[in-house]
Amino acid sequence: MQNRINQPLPLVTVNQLEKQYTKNNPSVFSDISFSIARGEFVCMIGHSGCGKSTILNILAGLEVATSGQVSINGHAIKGPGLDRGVVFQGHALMPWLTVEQNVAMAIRARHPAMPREDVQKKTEHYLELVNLTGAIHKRPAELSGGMRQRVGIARAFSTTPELLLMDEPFGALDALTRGVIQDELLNICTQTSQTVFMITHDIDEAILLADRLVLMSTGPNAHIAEIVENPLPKNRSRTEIHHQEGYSDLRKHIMDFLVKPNK
Ligand SMILES: Nc1ncnc2c1ncn2[C@@H]1O[C@H](COP(=O)(O)OP(=O)(O)OP(=O)(O)O)[C@@H](O)[C@H]1O
Repeated sequence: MQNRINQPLPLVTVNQLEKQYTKNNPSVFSDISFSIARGEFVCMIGHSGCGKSTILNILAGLEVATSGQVSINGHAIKGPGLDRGVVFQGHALMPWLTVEQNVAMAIRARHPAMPREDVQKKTEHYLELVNLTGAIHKRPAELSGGMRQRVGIARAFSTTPELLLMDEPFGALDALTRGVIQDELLNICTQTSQTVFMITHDIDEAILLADRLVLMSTGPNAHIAEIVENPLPKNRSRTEIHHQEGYSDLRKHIMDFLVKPNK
């Protein structure tokens, strides 16, 4: 799909979004406008309570905006849909199903007519991408937090969503596990050109993963303070990134933004 001047249309468009939960209270945020191109990884950063999860939930179709429009592929988002995959901090796996069954169930929901062997192959493929081949017959209770989160990621990717939404997906993980899963995520996103909108409080994570960073001012009545392009080349590596030119300046810029009052 292209616009009048032959530029590809963004996959996601957010236009003048506002959310007010209760009439007597101020809006959580207003005038939120941004877009996400196909294959782009966008991270949103901002202080607690500025409305990041609310924005993600509106994109997921789980929450309704007070005013403004959100569209995917040119169609207004009116509710949850299989064109969007969501990974939350709590993995939300079905505890009675095995790792394999949790992923296969999502694939069958997206492709009800897919032959059994293809579902199996797809399941194995995505579990391999997150290094869980050895755990496919385990149930969530038998897994570590990092492994559960990997199943959630494999499940989200296995449905090949147009847009992947992630709300602090690694927030509950220790630093080492977090780093390993970030690498895996970066690897899958590069392989699949997945479009992602992710919320994180971790500046280094945002610089590693995001092509653009949306910085939110503090709430209530939060707005977008700035949208920063990541100047670092797309083939970023967690072990090398801090040596790259531009890394320290970008990190300082975001850190300054977060420590100064932003109204
Ligand atoms: N269902 C709801 N009803 C009323 N108020 C809500 C509801 N959900 C969120 N809020 C309020 O909206 C504001 C924004 O919440 P939200 O969770 O979107 O912020 P956030 O930026 O994601 O915060 P955090 O970084 O702490 O997760 C908060 O003040 C919160 O109390």
